[in-house]
Amino acid sequence: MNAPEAKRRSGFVAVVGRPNVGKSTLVNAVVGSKVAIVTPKPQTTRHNIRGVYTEERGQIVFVDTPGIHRPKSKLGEWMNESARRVLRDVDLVLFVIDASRGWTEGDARIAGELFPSAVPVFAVLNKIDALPNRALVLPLIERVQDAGEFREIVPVSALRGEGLDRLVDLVFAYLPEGPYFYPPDVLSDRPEAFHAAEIIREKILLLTEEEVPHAVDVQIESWEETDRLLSLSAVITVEREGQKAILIGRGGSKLKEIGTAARRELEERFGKKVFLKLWVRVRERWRDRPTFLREFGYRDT
Ligand SMILES: Nc1nc2c(ncn2[C@@H]2O[C@H](COP(=O)(O)OP(=O)(O)OP(=O)(O)O)[C@@H](O)[C@H]2O)c(=O)[nH]1
Repeated sequence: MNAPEAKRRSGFVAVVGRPNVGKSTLVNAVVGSKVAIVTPKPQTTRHNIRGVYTEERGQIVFVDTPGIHRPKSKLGEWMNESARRVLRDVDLVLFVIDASRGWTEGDARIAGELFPSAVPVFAVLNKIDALPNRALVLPLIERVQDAGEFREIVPVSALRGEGLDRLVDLVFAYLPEGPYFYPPDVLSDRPEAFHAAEIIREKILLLTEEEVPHAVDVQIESWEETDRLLSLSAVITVEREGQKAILIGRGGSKLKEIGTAARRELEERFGKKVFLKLWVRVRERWRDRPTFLREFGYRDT
């Protein structure tokens, strides 16, 4: 039975940390849906994306953020700013670290920005499944305890779903009483076209190397949907002709591979046949040009 509305707890929870520590994996695992794409490459997430978890105790609105890193472009600066801006508007912060790497200098730098903090901050020690020995969690907890005023230190494996129930219990304990912010069936604040573009970008990240993944933007150009068919086209922007050539591949083979992988996932997600058309174009140094950053939606939300 649902808790009476007045007793429900709800709030916004920022998920921050270095790139690649597993922030998106964590949010997806708790929400139970692919809200944010995940790849082994750092700086996969570029926008703040809300993932909504609803149950009888209440609603947690997670805000997945870009990993805080040393920026090399205006896009990178914007990503960092987006992550930092969220900290001011939430009820709780989850600072995620990669336990398999221990406490790093990068973690310390970000922790240095978090404190003193008006909102409670938890340290989430992710990837404990990747530790050679579980006993190593204890010294890491001690190390993290000394590094900041964390209200809770929670070891988890987002990949295996370990420790997540306890994390959710602790989050609810810190959230104020309040109503749902989103209808209970909503999982993300983004439209499906955003997720479709992200799924295409994920396949590019997974199937290309070196500088190409970071130079890519994907925008949906057209979207037509019937009960049985989704037809969409997307424009992929890169920064140089060489990157375009890599992305297209010999005889179009790479683009075909990307398109097939994306189409399969989109068909699964939407439960219907998908017809996907991809175009590639070059816009030099778009990551440093405010006009393109705005056009592609990398601006203040
Ligand atoms: N072994 C292990 N790997 C994990 C775990 N959580 C995430 N990963 C992997 O870590 C990599 C990065 O995961 P993401 O969720 O994209 O990390 P992120 O912090 O959102 O990354 P950015 O978008 O770069 O900020 C992926 O290859 C994940 O599969 C975990 O609990 N255990």
